Amino acid sequence: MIAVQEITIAILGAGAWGASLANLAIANGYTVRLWSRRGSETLKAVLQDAQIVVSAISMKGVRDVVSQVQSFPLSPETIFVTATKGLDPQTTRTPSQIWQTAFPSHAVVVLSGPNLSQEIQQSLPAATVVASSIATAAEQAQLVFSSPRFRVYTNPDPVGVELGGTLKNVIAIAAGVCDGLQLGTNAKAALVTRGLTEIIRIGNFWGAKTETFYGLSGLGDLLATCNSPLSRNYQVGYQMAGGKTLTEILANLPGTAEGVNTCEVLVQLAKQQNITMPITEQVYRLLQGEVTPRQALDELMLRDIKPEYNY
Ligand SMILES: NC(=O)C1=CN([C@@H]2O[C@H](COP(=O)(O)OP(=O)(O)OC[C@H]3O[C@@H](n4cnc5c(N)ncnc54)[C@H](OP(=O)(O)O)[C@@H]3O)[C@@H](O)[C@H]2O)C=CC1
Ligand SMILES: O=C(CO)COP(=O)(O)O
Repeated sequence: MIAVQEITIAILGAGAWGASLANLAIANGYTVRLWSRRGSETLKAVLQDAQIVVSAISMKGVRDVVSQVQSFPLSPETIFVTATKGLDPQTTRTPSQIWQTAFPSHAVVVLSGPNLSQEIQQSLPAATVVASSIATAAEQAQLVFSSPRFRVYTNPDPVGVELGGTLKNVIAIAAGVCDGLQLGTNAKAALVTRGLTEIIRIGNFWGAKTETFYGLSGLGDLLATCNSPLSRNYQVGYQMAGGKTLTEILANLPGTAEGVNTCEVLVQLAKQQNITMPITEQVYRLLQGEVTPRQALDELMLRDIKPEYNY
């Protein structure tokens, strides 16, 4: 067995999440190289002899970084771990699908869970999921990040795990609006629960398993992000409810709120595939400036009455 000090991990993206993941792996004794397009080290040097490549790049940079990585030689054993929570606007692909298409013979692992980076940086306890169709690759990623403060579970449904983390960002924007308008605990519970129904409906279209959405990377991350002012997506909704414009909010937001772009991709896909996503649609209209937060609420409350489930 190779000693952990001999395993080199390249982490791409030195933002809030990339830096947190780097610290977790460093604490476990791994050799970690962190890359950012603004940093002094070249991508080539960071990738040299890396056994594991972790991507914590915002969605908008994923395709560009993937094509850069393709131009460097990598061992066929290299495992890719993707931690981005977004969707590609051009292809509606998930980040793991982009990595897997570019590197068809490599193992790709998705890392996703209720993981607000500021809490993890403070060593508060948290759990996450690493998912791959190749079980040994997920187990390898599990070893890299597990610690007494960070509990890592494996899962065989990478797209389900990835979509849980991605789709909840749109519901988190709605949850921020709900709290910003002081609509109460009942409203929040209804919103999050019906949001999960929407997530499952479109997630199943992608081929994700329903049970995955009831786990840490689905319901777990939905609860964390919809209830924390640390979430950038929640902040977008909360501040819009306070009367700020999206442009004003994004100009001052620390880091990336992926839910804004994800929402646009989802609305297009839902229309094409005839999938009902009322909360996502109202979040989209709000972000576009087509409705006020109160109008979005009224639109949702005044929809046709119906059974809870269409059995
Ligand atoms: N923060 C969190 O709590 C968590 C975040 N995530 C997910 O991780 C991803 C990153 O989030 P986070 O670290 O918070 O975001 P940040 O905004 O803090 O960092 C984003 C990183 O992506 C890089 N990047 C953006 N565009 C490009 C590009 N075109 N080419 C190369 N690099 C690029 C940025 O580089 P540069 O600094 O040069 O701009 C930066 O290193 C998101 O998808 C997010 O949803 C997942 C779990 C937790
Ligand atoms: O994904 C996250 C927590 O799991 C981070 O949420 P935000 O991107 O909304 O800050």
